[in-house]
Amino acid sequence: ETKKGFRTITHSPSDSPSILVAPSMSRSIFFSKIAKKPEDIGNPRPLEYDFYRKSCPQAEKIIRSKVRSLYEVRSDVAPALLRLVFHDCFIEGCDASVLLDAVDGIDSEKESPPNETLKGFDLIDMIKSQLEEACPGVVSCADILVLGARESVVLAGGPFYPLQTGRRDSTLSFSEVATYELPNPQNDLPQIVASFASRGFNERETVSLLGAHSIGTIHCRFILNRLYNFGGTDEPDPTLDPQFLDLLRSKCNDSHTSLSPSPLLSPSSDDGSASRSSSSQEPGVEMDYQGRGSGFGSLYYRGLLESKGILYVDQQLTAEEKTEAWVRAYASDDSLFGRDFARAMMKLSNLGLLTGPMGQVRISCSKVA
Ligand code: HEM
Ligand SMILES: [Ca+2]
Repeated sequence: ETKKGFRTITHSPSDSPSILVAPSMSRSIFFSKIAKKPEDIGNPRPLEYDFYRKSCPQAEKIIRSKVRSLYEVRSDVAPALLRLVFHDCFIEGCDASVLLDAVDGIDSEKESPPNETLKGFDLIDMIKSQLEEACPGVVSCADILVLGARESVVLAGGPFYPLQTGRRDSTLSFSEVATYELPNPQNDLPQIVASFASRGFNERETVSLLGAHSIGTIHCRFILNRLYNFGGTDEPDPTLDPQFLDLLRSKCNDSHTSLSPSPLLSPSSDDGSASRSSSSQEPGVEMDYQGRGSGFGSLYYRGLLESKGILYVDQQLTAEEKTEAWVRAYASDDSLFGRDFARAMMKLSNLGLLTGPMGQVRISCSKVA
């Protein structure tokens, strides 16, 4: 499974020369694993290592220090930025399409049901405005997203991974695609595997990416059915550890069941008018409920082995041996997880590249320039 050649660059935390092999590597990930041929996407310019070295040499430093200073004052920075990059890159690639506001009655991805509780748009705006001061009109929102997510992973105790830059921003938002193609927390294992396979990820990579669920918050609406009425049985999900069930119920009590069901469960019934701000008031469960802070990865997988997955999708990773084997491997080997997660994040960050002359560099990340 492991591709030779990935190994050399994935866990290099500094500007070592080995990073310089990244250009050919990322193209090979993109073209061979995603199975798109160059001609399908109009021969775009490849990404480059430190693309902004001449046009905005401080760009990566500005992003890093801004994410860090925000992280010091707000605990939700790392999970918000990490989830944002997944929701962007999974839908038509890493083109910042997820950041666009609706215009002229055309729905935006932001408002699609699976994105209803996304956070961090304000963080991206703050980073972008600092970049606009330093080098107006130069650094794309798509690059800010991937670099911001990498910084978040490092701050959360995860691995560093090298990233190339030069992504450009889309002029389109793909609200319908996001509604139907972002995975749903009630998906079962075959659905998850198929969804990630359609973006070129194998089972091992998929299991490693879900390690992102080591940090952040799950709002109760996504798990109420597991706690009180699993599959219409009026009983909890029998696969949940009983003590863990009690813990989750204490955070998400029955009265919340009166909340309207998540539109994620029935995308077609949503009118797209959901308000983002409301989710911050909603009760939820911290993913690192055991104070996992220091254990990005392994504690998540150990929890799964103890039937303490919070989302149904999380626990589904142990539903079949082919994925459970990776859960066991990551639960017991931090550095294996770190390498695999780094490699999978690099691949995620290079999905569906939009590079010059395609796309644009937005001035405000929520508006087409
Ligand atoms: C089968 C795939 C996945 C599903 C169904 C899924 C679903 C969810 C759901 C329902 C939440 C809770 C949102 C809320 O309560 O507001 C969540 C949170 C989160 N997800 Fe995923 N996710 C998946 C994969 C991923 C991947 C691949 C990543 C990143 C690489 C990721 C990163 C996150 C993060 C960091 C959070 C916490 C967000 C926060 O606290 O603001 N997820 N996810
Ligand atoms: Ca996108």
